[in-house]
Amino acid sequence: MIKVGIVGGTGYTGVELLRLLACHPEVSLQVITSRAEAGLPVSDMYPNLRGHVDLNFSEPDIDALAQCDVVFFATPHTVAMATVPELLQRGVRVIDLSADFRVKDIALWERWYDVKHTCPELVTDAVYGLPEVNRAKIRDAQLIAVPGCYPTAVQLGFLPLLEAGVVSKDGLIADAKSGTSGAGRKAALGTLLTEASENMKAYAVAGHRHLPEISEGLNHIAGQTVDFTFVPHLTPMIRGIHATLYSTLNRDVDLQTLFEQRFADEPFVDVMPVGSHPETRSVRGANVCRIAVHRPQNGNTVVVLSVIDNLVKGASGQAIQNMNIMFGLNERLGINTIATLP
Ligand SMILES: NC(=O)C1=CN([C@@H]2O[C@H](COP(=O)(O)OP(=O)(O)OC[C@H]3O[C@@H](n4cnc5c(N)ncnc54)[C@H](OP(=O)(O)O)[C@@H]3O)[C@@H](O)[C@H]2O)C=CC1
Ligand SMILES: CC(=O)N[C@@H](CCC(=O)OP(=O)(O)O)C(=O)O
Repeated sequence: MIKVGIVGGTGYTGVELLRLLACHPEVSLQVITSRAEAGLPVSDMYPNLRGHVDLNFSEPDIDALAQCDVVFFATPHTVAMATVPELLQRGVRVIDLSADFRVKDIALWERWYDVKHTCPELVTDAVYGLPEVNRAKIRDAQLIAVPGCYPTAVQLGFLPLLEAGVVSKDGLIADAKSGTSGAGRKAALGTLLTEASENMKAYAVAGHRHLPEISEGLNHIAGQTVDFTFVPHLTPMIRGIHATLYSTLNRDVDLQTLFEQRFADEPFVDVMPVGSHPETRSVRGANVCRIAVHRPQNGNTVVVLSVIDNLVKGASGQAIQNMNIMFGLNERLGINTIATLP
């Protein structure tokens, strides 16, 4: 059994890790931390875990975490980078759901996160945990930076087009909508029921902290610098991201075949039939990115529709997919669940 620790077990990604890992046949949960809830049985806080998780939350303690084979960080940015160097030194593998190790350009990361990085040398070694791009590197990785939720939906949607070089590198646009759980569990005015329901709005149009992460990923996939615009929106749903992606064809190509072939061996990317409109509820609770590709009026504009559950393929499910690859397990183990519909 793989001995697993989770730092930040009370947040939305933390409890989603617990929901999935509790049923994982190769995992033994050892440590689940929360400073605020230390001592409390996990299932007192999350009754859905009653009968499945019988641990108590504990204060983060490096010696206890060092007993694990792998530690997940489901913590706000800058928490992981304080502890990860020592855990790695002590032979523990780390899967970080925050942005601490996602962006290779440290100066750029420091500008967006407004803080000095305390272990930039580890960012170089960290593997960006998007299995559809980096599966081979993930196998041997000691440190995984799990992609953000918007970055997962956007990069997977553009992936076949940029790899094949069939769209212009200029004018890539992502118009993306997120549910409120993307903002985390902390109390915030914008995610109150009365503020977020019966309402929809764009935010961070001038620049979002996911912009450097997505741009770096798209540049890597394209093998050159792309010109990319990202506009996130908050929508009145709890889970889900719907990304509508625009680009311009530079040659004639059978888009459906291109997408189907690129993702043919991917266990968690579903290319839908021609003319489809994927819905966020079709991936709710599931580790799936469901994609449809369109070419309206047979013109030169490609429209890709990409949906994920921000807490699953956009965070905790993808983190476990990385763990399965790192430990040589069947990639689907523990995360092959079907979405709840309706
Ligand atoms: N929500 C989403 O859809 C997604 C989130 N992410 C990322 O995952 C991470 C977690 O997100 P989310 O679950 O939403 O966050 P939450 O704010 O809901 O939860 C944060 C957790 O971290 C713990 N924590 C906070 N500060 C510290 C600290 N200094 N030391 C140790 N533990 C700490 C908290 O417990 P306590 O304070 O009691 O210790 C809590 O359990 C973030 O980096 C987020 O950006 C990534 C993709 C999607
Ligand atoms: C709706 C909402 O607020 N979403 C968050 C993004 C999700 C997230 O937690 O960011 P990471 O993927 O970087 O960890 C935001 O816009 O900041």
